[in-house]
Amino acid sequence: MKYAQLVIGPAGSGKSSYCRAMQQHCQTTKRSVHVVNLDPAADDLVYDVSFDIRELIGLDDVAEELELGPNGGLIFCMEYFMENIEWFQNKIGDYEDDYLFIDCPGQIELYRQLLEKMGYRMCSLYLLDCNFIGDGSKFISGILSSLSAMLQLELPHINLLTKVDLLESETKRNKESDDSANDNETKGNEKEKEQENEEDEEEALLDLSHLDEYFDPDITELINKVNASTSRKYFQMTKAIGDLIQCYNMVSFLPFSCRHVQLIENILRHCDHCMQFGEDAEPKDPVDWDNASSNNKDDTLDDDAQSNQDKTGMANVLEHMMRSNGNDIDFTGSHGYDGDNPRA
Ligand SMILES: Nc1nc2c(ncn2[C@@H]2O[C@H](COP(=O)(O)OP(=O)(O)OP(=O)(O)O)[C@@H](O)[C@H]2O)c(=O)[nH]1
Repeated sequence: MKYAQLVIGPAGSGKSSYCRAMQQHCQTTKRSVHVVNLDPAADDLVYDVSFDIRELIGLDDVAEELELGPNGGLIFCMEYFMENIEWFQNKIGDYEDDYLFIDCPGQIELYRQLLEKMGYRMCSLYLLDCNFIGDGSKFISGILSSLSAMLQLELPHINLLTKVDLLESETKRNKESDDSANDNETKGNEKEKEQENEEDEEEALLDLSHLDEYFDPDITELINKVNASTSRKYFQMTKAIGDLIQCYNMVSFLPFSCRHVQLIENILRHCDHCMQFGEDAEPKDPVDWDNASSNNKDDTLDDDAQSNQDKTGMANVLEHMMRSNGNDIDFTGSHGYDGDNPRA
């Protein structure tokens, strides 16, 4: 099976960093994955890239040679890419049976259709910088574009609030300043306090409970907050947007930070689950039947006799297993193991 994660989101939301974090994590856990860059506007890549659209066309070259701006340049790159689609097909052909992370630009719909035709199981990840939650309007626009990606792509989809370590640090900083205010009274026991602080920090690392309301946002509340701080003339429009989001009721977020291995593992697990990764893998048999029987092969026996001998070998193993479970069963004669009838 072939698997691909399509990583999308606004500029600077952390797509490249996500791919790097996943690549590093998979290297550590000895899992074979590849990262592909399909963004012609990418600068320096922070991960080891398996293939890169900039080998075909890059935004800088287009801007220089055709004197196009960033948007026009990107459209040209995508059109050029479409005209040379066999380049992509050849490149991706080298990664049959692999798990790909694809760092995507805007026009992702294009890639989805191609990869689907090539038999990839895919999921899309929409990344939203957690700074968006600080401003109700920005957060609503983030939710709206994530909803639009979900509806357009029609793929198993996960939304991530990225860089949550930044919000956590703020909480920690506040906590530290509170602690230092109380410090004057309890200076004597500093070593003990330092230890306590370290433990608290470790615990605090994954305490994201203060962000719960953003992971599964209450749209009515959000709209009310936005309306409270904007002009009355926008009320109806904001409410209509809120109604639209609520009518689909599909957008929720999971936390992500490149700095927390638990969060990386958690997201990878979600993606594996929604792509049914490894579903077609064969279970590993603790007993190597093939080698066991081929090692014991006796050249002097004909095929029937050899097959009977193999069955006897398996019967011995089963007998041993049953005996070690406390069951003393006669595996020979009429109650013996019958390889042709697994129910026997
Ligand atoms: N603190 C923190 N910073 C992060 C994290 N992920 C990304 N960043 C920073 O956010 C900035 C943007 O990250 P990128 O990975 O380049 O984002 P991008 O979406 O690939 O950006 P474009 O390719 O320009 O669209 C970089 O300075 C990263 O170091 C994170 O989990 N925590």
